[in-house]
Amino acid sequence: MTQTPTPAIDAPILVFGRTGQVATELRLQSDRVIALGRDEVDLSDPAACARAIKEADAGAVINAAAYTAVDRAEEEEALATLVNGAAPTAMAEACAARELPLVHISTDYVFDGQGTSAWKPNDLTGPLGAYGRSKLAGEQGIRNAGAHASILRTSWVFSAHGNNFVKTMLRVSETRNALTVVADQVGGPTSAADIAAACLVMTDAMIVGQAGGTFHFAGEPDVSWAEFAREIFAQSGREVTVTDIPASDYPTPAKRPSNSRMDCTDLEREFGIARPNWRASLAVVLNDLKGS
Ligand SMILES: NC(=O)C1=CN([C@@H]2O[C@H](COP(=O)(O)OP(=O)(O)OC[C@H]3O[C@@H](n4cnc5c(N)ncnc54)[C@H](OP(=O)(O)O)[C@@H]3O)[C@@H](O)[C@H]2O)C=CC1
Ligand SMILES: Cc1cn([C@H]2C[C@H](O)[C@@H](COP(=O)(O)OP(=O)(O)O[C@H]3O[C@@H](C)C(=O)[C@@H](O)[C@H]3O)O2)c(=O)[nH]c1=O
Ligand SMILES: [Mg+2]
Repeated sequence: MTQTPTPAIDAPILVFGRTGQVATELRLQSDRVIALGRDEVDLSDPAACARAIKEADAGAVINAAAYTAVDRAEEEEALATLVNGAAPTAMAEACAARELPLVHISTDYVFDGQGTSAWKPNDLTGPLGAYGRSKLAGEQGIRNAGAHASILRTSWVFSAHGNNFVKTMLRVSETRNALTVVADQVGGPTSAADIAAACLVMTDAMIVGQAGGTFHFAGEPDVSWAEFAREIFAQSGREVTVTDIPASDYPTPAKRPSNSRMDCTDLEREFGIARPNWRASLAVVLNDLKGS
């Protein structure tokens, strides 16, 4: 009997990151995922990232690992740039050499947040802080590597796992019934589960020939952090008063963009992936947290 090769569509997917929000959801959603934790590959060693791709029996690669501590990055920009810039660049070069599709996740924080219109993928970037600069360095390195790659910019990620705004709000409300929250920064909250699902659709489409590029993906509708907080408390049945404040009343080491609205139409056109309703995804996450 002749041996038929395994169709590439069923091939394992190598994922950088294991315990992060998106990496966790990728593991939950697909048994084809081979997740590499920090103990296996440290992204501060870009050559190790390249080696892992070279040695893997994979049909595609997703990078779900990153240095995500926005304020701490201001003091650790060299490390953030190694992890978010040099490591993804090395991954893309290794993917190019093996002709493996790569999906890499980036952020709304590559933009300066000016204006009120939704950012399109080709709009001029202008990060306001070290984290955004480091993520932009990763995007540029990937584009220069000439790989079959997609850069998926997303925003305001939440899930039942890891650190995020939803869990911060729930924690703070254990001891307080009134909060002040920034209302002059607007964006699309996005659940890690929705991002993982999008990444898996993208890798499979790319495995069978879909072109890569830079795409935006965020939950709808766009809201302020204060509106996001109100919905978190409304859905979780907690009586917490949220008062709007300007970002100038909430000083942080890193400046955040005021306008994080992203135009997600390219992703829908090319991959058939629509903006998910984040309120529905929030309900799922709150339900998961109740059980935990
Ligand atoms: N969180 C957010 O709000 C947003 C995130 N993004 C992007 O989405 C992607 C996924 O983010 P998210 O799931 O939230 O990330 P998390 O902060 O939840 O997790 C980050 C992951 O990266 C790993 N990691 C960090 N440094 C290293 C390192 N030196 N070597 C190996 N692994 C490392 C962490 O490992 P460990 O557990 O060992 O620390 C962890 O698994 C990232 O590219 C991020 O930039 C984009 C927009 C918003
Ligand atoms: C806890 C808290 C935060 N805030 C404000 C500060 C800030 O403007 C906003 C969100 O704060 P956080 O620190 O949770 O958010 P931050 O860590 O900046 O979240 C970002 O993470 C990186 C990784 C990304 O890529 C971005 O898309 C974005 O999700 O809420 C308040 O106004 N009141 C509060 O009580
Ligand atoms: Mg944070």
